[in-house]
Amino acid sequence: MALVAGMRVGSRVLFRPWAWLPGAALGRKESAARGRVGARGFGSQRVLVEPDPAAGIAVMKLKSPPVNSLSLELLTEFVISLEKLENDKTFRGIILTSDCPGVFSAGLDLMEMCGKNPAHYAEYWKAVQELWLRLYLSNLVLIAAINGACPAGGCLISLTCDYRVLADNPKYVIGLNETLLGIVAPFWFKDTLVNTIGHRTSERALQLGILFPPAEALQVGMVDKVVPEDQVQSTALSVMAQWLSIPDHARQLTKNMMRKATADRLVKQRDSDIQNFVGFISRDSIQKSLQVYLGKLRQKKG
Ligand SMILES: CCCCCCCCCCC/C=C/C(=O)SCCNC(=O)CCNC(=O)[C@H](O)C(C)(C)COP(=O)(O)OP(=O)(O)OC[C@H]1O[C@@H](n2cnc3c(N)ncnc32)[C@H](O)[C@@H]1OP(=O)(O)O
Repeated sequence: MALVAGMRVGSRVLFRPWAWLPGAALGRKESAARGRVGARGFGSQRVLVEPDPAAGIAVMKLKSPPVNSLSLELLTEFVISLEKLENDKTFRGIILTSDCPGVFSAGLDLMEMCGKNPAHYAEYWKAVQELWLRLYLSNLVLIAAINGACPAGGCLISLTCDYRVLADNPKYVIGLNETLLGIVAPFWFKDTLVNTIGHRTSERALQLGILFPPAEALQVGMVDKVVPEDQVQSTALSVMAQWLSIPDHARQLTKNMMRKATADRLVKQRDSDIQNFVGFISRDSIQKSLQVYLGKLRQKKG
């Protein structure tokens, strides 16, 4: 069975994020995702959406305490919310931020990658791929208002955005730190970083698993602006206004031209990428590394 949940319409592949949800949920999720958003706002348990139809934008807040780790549930709800906004012509931009104090997102949920079976790992990785593809190729203007720590998968999400505003707090580090966990950022994580900060800086950042504090993140181009914490949201809004002053069709075609080749690389090898992930994460040595890392995270408190 093909692992990629998508259908082709003309030259465009429409991904159906709910296609990998348990069978019973399909119809309900699909019809919900087709509805218009309107002005009242919507959301789910883990993704809060605050629409401003008059402005054509929505603020999307991740709220999966304590650290917005990207569980299968959060990934699913995230993709469904995105799909809703993408399908509603009212919306031209999204500001992506966190509802969890001090953390934008702790990245992929380590519990999803520890002690589970291969089928679970495959399902999980497919959901990670899906979110990345959705975000990276979104027609909407995406602005990340990074109001907390932003490691690994959290950083990846911010890198899919068109612009990143980071709050000026030394605790709010950002980067792809996978090697510190004894794991490897896959090629599409790497490609996303290279497209943002260039090859040489990525090589150093990835091998050393560097988590950049705000001033350095700005210097290497990992973020576009660093502002006092209480100005992150307002700055994101004024940056959004600038991006929305560009005609959508011209901006969207340009974005697609810049990003399509990178996305296509994954689209063409989704199944083998899943197999690589499952094989890698199932190794005893990798499981041990992740357990050690989780242990350190827990010890930090005590
Ligand atoms: C040959 C090539 C093949 C390649 C195949 C692919 C290979 C695999 C690729 C996998 C890519 C992985 C990407 C990732 O995103 S991995 C996740 C990396 N994330 C991190 O390193 C961040 C870890 N967390 C932190 O540093 C801190 O928690 C943080 C700074 C975010 C917040 O600190 P704070 O002090 O506020 O909170 P705590 O540390 O006390 O955490 C609270 C509880 O949350 C738990 N926690 C934290 N992060 C995670 C996580 N990512 N997943 C699950 N759980 C997490 C933490 O343990 C605390 O739990 P308890 O309250 O139970 O102790």
